[in-house]
Amino acid sequence: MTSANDSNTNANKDTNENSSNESNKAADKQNSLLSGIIGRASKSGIGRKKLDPSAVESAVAKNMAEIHSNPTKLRLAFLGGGSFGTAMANLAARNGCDTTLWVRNKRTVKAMQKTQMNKKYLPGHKLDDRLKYSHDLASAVKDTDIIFIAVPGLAFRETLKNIGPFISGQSIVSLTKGMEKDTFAMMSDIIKEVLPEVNFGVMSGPNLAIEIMKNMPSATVIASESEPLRHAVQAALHSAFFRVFASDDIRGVELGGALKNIYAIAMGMAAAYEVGENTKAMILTRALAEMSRFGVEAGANPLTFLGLSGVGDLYATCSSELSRNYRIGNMLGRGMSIDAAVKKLGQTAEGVNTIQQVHEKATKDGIYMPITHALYAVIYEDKAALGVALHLMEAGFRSDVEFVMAHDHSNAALTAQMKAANSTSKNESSDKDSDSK
Ligand SMILES: NC(=O)C1=CN([C@@H]2O[C@H](COP(=O)(O)OP(=O)(O)OC[C@H]3O[C@@H](n4cnc5c(N)ncnc54)[C@H](O)[C@@H]3O)[C@@H](O)[C@H]2O)C=CC1
Ligand SMILES: O=C(CO)COP(=O)(O)O
Repeated sequence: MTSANDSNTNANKDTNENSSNESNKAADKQNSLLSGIIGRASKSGIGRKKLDPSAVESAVAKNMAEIHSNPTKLRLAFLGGGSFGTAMANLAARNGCDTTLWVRNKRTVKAMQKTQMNKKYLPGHKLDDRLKYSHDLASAVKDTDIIFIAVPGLAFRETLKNIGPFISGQSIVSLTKGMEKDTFAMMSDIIKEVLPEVNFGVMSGPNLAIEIMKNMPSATVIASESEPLRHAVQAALHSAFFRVFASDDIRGVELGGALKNIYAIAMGMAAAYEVGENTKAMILTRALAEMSRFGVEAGANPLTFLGLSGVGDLYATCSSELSRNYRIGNMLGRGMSIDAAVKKLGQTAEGVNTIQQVHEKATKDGIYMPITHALYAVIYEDKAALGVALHLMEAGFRSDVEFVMAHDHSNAALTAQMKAANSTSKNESSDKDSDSK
């Protein structure tokens, strides 16, 4: 005889078996979907600049059976053996992609092969056994589907020129969050200039490398005009711990990644002054206003700044000491010079250059970027941080979100009236002072 408990247990067992069958089925479905996407992306030639969607579809239909029984592996190269190139290459290798990490230093490559670790940038984090390492650029990039570039912005052009001779049909994805010195060029501009025929994308988001190595759930954005490239990158990097969202606003996504470094420096500095949460919230949201204003002038969609590559990355880097830009700001706030802070950090902090570029560009083009100008004054003109911050608070009346209510003449008129009233009262009080003397 079966008791009520037994039948409950059996029912639970059945339910558990059913749900585990269901979840196995769901996992199988997801795996075949991913391999389908990988197969579709590589078979349809993600490296081709102009894709004919019908050719893509017919290639997919033709190869569907083969794709499902024998998924084609994507062949990937990651250039740059710093923390981010290593973390991303590790994700791809772990997903089963044929992945090579190119590092310029031969001895570092040897050490990585031996220890399966990037001791300098990601100490203590074991890398996937399947990840390959190379210091030979030609062999690293030849015969690959996608080349991801994760070198600092100042080395981006040189890296592209170096791979130029080995480009056949590969696509390029920039992981760099910088701006070129003196040219105001973003990485996508440099790709278009140096390798105009190449299909490309940019990837950016709140992606502190160490958190990714620790399998802390994270997400990013791949922006490209090429749908197969977006799908290939999504499939290559997607995992239970890492989601890849898509966008076609290349300018907005890469500007989000570059500009937020400026404000991470500002926030690190503010933290050194032990500011309150209201102040941090004010800096963060006014930073977002500056970023989207600058972005719109550069041709980006302001709504992109509400996404992961905008507010997402701004939040991550403005609130974590894992951010190198934040740490630079914090050292500056504690009285260190910029040169001493950069030397002490010993890693890439793109914001140091980006502040200069954006300050110059905004001044030249008349774009209102008060936080950037204030930081520039503190770092490069040796102005006192407290005075500059107080001046920022007096910067006049503005609308909150200018894409909702434009900053119009009534704001400007009110600001002028207040300034006039302030200077009259200052004059009156200095007259009184001199009368009383
Ligand atoms: N570390 C992070 O959490 C993230 C970094 N990024 C971006 O990735 C880019 C690279 O940064 P990280 O990997 O963090 O830098 P890193 O400071 O950890 O390492 C930089 C790497 O670039 C190499 N390098 C420098 N100049 C080079 C050149 N001329 N040719 C070849 N390699 C060169 C260095 O040897 C080093 O391996 C930056 O633009 C950064 O903003 C983006 C997302 C997250
Ligand atoms: O871009 C990053 C995280 O998204 C890394 O920021 P830092 O370059 O400031 O470390």
